[in-house]
Amino acid sequence: MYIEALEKSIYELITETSTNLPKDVRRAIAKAKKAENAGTRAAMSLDTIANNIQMADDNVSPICQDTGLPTFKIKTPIGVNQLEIKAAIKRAIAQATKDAKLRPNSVDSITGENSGDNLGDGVPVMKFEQWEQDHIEMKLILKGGGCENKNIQYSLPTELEGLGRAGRDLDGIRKCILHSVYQAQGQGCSAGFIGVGIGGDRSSGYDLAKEQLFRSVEDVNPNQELAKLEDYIVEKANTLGIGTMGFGGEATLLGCKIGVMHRIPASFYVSVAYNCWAYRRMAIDISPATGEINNWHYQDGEKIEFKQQETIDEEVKEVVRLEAPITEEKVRSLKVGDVVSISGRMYTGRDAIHHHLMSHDAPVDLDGQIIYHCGPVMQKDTEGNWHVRAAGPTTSIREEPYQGDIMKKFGIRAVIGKGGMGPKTLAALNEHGGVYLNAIGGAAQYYADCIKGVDGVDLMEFGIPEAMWHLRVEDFTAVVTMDSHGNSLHADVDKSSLEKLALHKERVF
Ligand SMILES: O=C(O)C[C@H](O)C(=O)O
Ligand code: SF4
Repeated sequence: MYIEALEKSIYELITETSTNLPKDVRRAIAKAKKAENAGTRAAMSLDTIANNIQMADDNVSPICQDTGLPTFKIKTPIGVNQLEIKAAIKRAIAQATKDAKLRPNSVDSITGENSGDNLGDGVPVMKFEQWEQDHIEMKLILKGGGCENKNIQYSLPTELEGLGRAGRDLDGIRKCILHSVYQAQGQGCSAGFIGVGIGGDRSSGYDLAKEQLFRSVEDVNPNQELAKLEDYIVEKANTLGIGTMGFGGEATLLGCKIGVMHRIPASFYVSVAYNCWAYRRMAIDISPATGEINNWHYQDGEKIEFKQQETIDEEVKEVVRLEAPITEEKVRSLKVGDVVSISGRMYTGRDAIHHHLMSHDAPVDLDGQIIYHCGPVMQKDTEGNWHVRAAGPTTSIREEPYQGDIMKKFGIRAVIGKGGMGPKTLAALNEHGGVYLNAIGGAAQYYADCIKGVDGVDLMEFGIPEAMWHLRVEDFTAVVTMDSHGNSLHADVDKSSLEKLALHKERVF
């Protein structure tokens, strides 16, 4: 009985974490929404994010399609069998994957094969500790890959762009943390949260940083100096003008939590774990007698229910309709800042597909077509039909080495993703006649709702997230952030935020 109840409790923890954003995170997002100026792209993005949070809650479906590398932290009373808990976690993870609460995210690093059930060597992460209390505490974080890629570790002393020398003191630490927010730009789906670890070695420093992500957004650091630094970072990071999704705006960082530990004389690390707005972490207390949940964490205060609302703001008057195949003339008429609404066909393609297309033919005719950088959560019904359960964009910059060449080789006119791309792609958009469209990262339910059918799939051997899905969409909204005239909103925001960062060069602490 204990074992079945335990597995059920863990399954509930996984589902809740993936689908229902915690109350403190909701409040932080609501606050950011209020601070943003109405009518801007940033305000529109936050509206979409809020809608998406509500849809995930209502549909009991993943907030974001990237459900990360599930990481459990478990504390057990002396005498509790940890091997049984491990086995129960693995079964619950496999079941939650089958039920599309998690995306199959576990990939063999050598062969590239997706295990299909979120299990594999070292996956999920499970860290156990014993404690003196008489209940089991189980914490879970689902941190996606885009924000994980924006984690950064500084070894002091160091030189930082915009800020100069960061020495081995509190002011050097301050500079590193501010820089970490700048270097993430919108690529980790800002507005984000950061956990910081001061000290330790390379691995324990990151562990400490990630541990901070389990703190409540609203708590106050018991160390007064660190409390002051946390407030300072949030305040100043929000003057950088990076904004939601890197579109510019007021809300860049929604929380900063700093922990400290000792170090050895030769090393001085500042480790920063960046978490996207889809800040999915939850915890439960479990009875070791029954395996049932006694208590849910993060339940203090009001739960903000975001009402579904019209996301195209009144002031964004003109929406350009797009349908593939798109002509070169049409693409060249688009410019940075335009809002587009896409209906018709698009094809997903991310890391494996881009690598593949460099040396192979495409499985379909891509002339004039739209590629969507997306690895969806899919579910097959009993009749063998595929359904999209979550389908937001992935970070496009990973395709930078390939994108321009592939657009030219196959005649692709538009790519949709998030976070923007670099100079190589920008040059190719200009030369070939192409456009980069930014969708709202993490808004996986919102976009899944725009997908009206799955018309086919190719290259399934790459696994569900990496296959080429043929999607039929209606009114899929995105913003032009790189056009065929050499303009890139991402390059502009990077430049202006670096200038703002440089204003904080002088000693403060
Ligand atoms: O893997 C994904 O679907 C998205 C990823 O979390 C990302 O932010 O790029
Ligand atoms: S797509 Fe964005 S919201 Fe989703 S996991 Fe990646 S960084 Fe987070």
